[in-house]
Order: sequence, then structure tokens, then C-alpha cells
Amino acid sequence: FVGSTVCQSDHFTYKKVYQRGSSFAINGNPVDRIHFCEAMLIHKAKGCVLGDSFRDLCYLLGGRRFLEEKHVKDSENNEAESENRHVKVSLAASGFLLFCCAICCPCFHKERKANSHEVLPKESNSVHQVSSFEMSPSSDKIPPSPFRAPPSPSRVPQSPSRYAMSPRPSRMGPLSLTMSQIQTATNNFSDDNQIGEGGFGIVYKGILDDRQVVAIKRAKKEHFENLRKEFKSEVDLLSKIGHRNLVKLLGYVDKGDERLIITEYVRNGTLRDHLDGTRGSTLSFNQRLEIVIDVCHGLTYLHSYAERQIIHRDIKSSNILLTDSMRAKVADFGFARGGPSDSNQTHILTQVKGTVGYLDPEYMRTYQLTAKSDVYSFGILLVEILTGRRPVEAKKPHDERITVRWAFDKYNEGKVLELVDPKARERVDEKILKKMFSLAFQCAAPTRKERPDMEAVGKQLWAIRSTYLRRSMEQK
Ligand SMILES: Nc1ncnc2c1ncn2[C@@H]1O[C@H](COP(=O)(O)OP(=O)(O)OP(=O)(O)O)[C@@H](O)[C@H]1O
Repeated sequence: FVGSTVCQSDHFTYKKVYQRGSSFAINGNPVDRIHFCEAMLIHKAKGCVLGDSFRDLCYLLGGRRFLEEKHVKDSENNEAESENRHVKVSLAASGFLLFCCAICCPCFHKERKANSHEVLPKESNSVHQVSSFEMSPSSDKIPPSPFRAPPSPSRVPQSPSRYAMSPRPSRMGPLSLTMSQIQTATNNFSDDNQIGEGGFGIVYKGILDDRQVVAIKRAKKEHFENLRKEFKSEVDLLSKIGHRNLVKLLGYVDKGDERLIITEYVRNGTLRDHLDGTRGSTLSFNQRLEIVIDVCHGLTYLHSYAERQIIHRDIKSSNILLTDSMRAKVADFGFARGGPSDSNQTHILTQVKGTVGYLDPEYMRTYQLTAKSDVYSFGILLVEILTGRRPVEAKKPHDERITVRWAFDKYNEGKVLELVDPKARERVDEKILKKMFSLAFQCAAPTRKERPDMEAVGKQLWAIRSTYLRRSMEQK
């Protein structure tokens, strides 16, 4: 069987040979099924109508099923194996490489306008409820949130002992709480105490005996087994870090059928809430600047100053919590993992995890994770905070759906003022805006070598901020 379709300027073909499997090609270049379906998904988001055979082939586009054939294993401990696999993955992806660069690179896009493709999203319908996911090799279980699939313990080798489950109930951090104290603190996990829900489970507000207010994340029981690694990862990494721009771990419970993570309570909602205006007032430019500087400081600490480098992997506006004084704290370390442990290693080869719209396209393509993947997400976040738009806006016209690309086009047309969040309260100097967008595009460059590290980003942000403050003083 040979299937063929043309979407925009791309020609998709696949062949199914009896008892010999299938082969896939885009514009004549062989690619694997994952990349084939990802590319189809991008075109689908742009309005290309797929025939039944293509829909079946990439069954559940926008869901996870078509990702099941990805056989990439976590390989922190097996460098030789991972390098081999890397070669295989790279070879499989080579035909797709040019195509992918063209769609993911805002810089590339300028030259290729006539022949352009959508940037990234695998799940463009995710936009208004962007949620984390991981590209897991196999998972028939229903993911806890639409795009967050549970890991697959059967195929993914358990990572080193730092992720291994302790059979004993364990607590750490300054708090040592019993289950009954937690039940009292949360009114027996009452709905009134519920403050949010994510892929891991429900988050409750708890008030301890000494009136201290805490946030308690309770793993969903139905995904218990699958969330083990995420739980351990979050607890383990959070316990090793301490920075004012990172949510503090206070304790955890790992007993019987309960997995709870207790962190400091950050009471002023998420950055996304503030961008949406659901918290009343809207953010001033200075507040936006200070928030991104805080996030940048948190990430700089994780990447360069923590005991061991930590890559967050899920930087997004709903994971940035704000205090009453509008200082930002990075939360949700469920997908975080240690960076390369040895200085000869440039990257780690691992499953793709993160949130649609914020995911580094190079990591998606090669499975090579470095701290620069966080830099990419930070670039997307920067565009989001300046424009107020989510990374993917499915309800906008086609050419505005991928916010970073829309912004890049406008920027190149010299229309930077049109990019500013209409909810922003003040008019900001165009030169300052240009510097901010330019920095965002550097961070969201298609390959990691083009992106600055977080420390360099911080320096640029400080310089922008001092220019902004100077100009504001001059205007008074
Ligand atoms: N420490 C905290 N203080 C105050 N509110 C919190 C805290 N942690 C989480 N929340 C609230 O709970 C919500 C859910 O958080 P959680 O980290 O579980 O999921 P998420 O990041 O929104 O989604 P996903 O898990 O799919 O990435 C957050 O959006 C936030 O509103």
C-alpha cells in the first residue's frame, strides 16, 4: 500500500509492504514514523485535511499514541549505548533535519517565507490548557492530563539509586509531619483547600498547627506506579536546592498508598493567571521585567551553581509562582533531572519531556538534553510575558498561531509595538522592546549552540532593566 498526500508545500508518502513494515518520507527524504507524524501534526494545525489512512497512521494526533514506537531509553549510565543510539536517532532524523530546522527556526523562517511551515507544536489543540507531557516509549494508560503521559517503567530502565524508591516511609526537609497532621492541615483534603491540579495530582493548601501555610501536592492514586519516578525526582532534586527564586521543599510523605510533596505556599497565583488578568490587576512592564529576571536567576542557579547541574525541563508560565510582592519562584520539578555528570559529556540522551509549545526542537529531534533546553523554554516564556499570548494560540488565524513565529515576523517587519500585550498598562520605549524580543529570539534559537546560557541572559536582562529605569526617570 502506498499513501501520499500534499500539505502546503510538503509531500508526505508512506509505504506499507506486506509483512515487511512501513517506510515514511517527506519530500522524498526518508524519516521515521514519529517525525512523519509530528510533521503531519504541524500541518494539521495549519489546516491541512488528512485522509483516513493518514489519520489511522498517526492515530490520535494530538494525543500520545503515535509516539509509542519511539524506542529511546533513559541512558544516563550508559554512555556508549547512548552514543550508539544517538547515531541511530540522528540517522533516522537526518532526512527530517532540514525540514525541522525550517519549521522550528524563526530566523530560518524569514528566508523561507514562501515555503513556510508551522513551528513546533505537536498538539496544537493543547493551547488553552497547556500541560506537560513526555514522549514515552509505551503507554496505553490514560495520561493524567491530556499531554502528560506516565513514564513506562517496563521499557525505561530505572535510573540510578537516587531515583530508587525507599521501602520505608520517609520525610525530609525541615518539616516532619504525620498523615493525620496533613489531613488536619488540609481539612481532610477538602475541595475548599484545593488550589490547583497538574499532571502529578491535586495541590492543596494546608495550614499547620503553628499557622504556617504550605502547599501539598498529592499524587493521583490511579497513576501511582507511573508517577514514582516523577515523585522521587521532584523530592530528590528539590531537597538539594535552596534559592529565593525556586519553590522550597519542606517535606514529603512516601508511605503506603500516599505520595505527598510539601512545599512553601506561594500565594499570589501563577504567572499565567496574571497574564490572563484573572488576579485582578495586570502586570506593568517593570513587573514583567523583574519576573523574568527572577526566573533567570533561579535557572542560573540550577544550571551553574547547584551541587550538580539541574535541568528543569518544564519552564512555562503556569510553573512560575508569584509572591505578594510579585517576586517569581520556579515550581514543579517533576520532570527535572541532573545534567551531565562528567565534564566530557556534552549532553544526556533521554526521553523527551516537557510542555507543548515550550519544548526545545533540537531536544525533540535528537533526544539530547542540555541546560540549553531550559534556555529555549525561557525564550518562549519571554515572548509570552511580553505579548501576553500563550506559545500556541489555536484560535488565532493561521499565521498567528505559533506565537514565537508571529512575533519574529512582526519584529522583522519593524512592528514591535504591535506585539506588546494589549493589557500592558504603559507604553514602553521601542528600543527596549526590541532588545527584549531580540534576546527572546536568541534564547529560542533552533540549535543549542546559538543560544546564550542563563548567566549571559541575566546580564542582558540587567542591562535592559537599567536602561528602562533610566528612561523612566528621565520621563518623570
Ligand atoms: N507551592 C505552591 N503554592 C501555591 N500554589 C501552588 C503551588 N504549587 C502548585 N500550585 C498551584 O497548583 C497548580 C498545579 O500545580 P502543578 O505543579 O501540580 O501542575 P501544573 O504545573 O499546573 O501542570 P502540569 O503538572 O501538567 O505541568 C499550579 O498551577 C498552581 O496554581
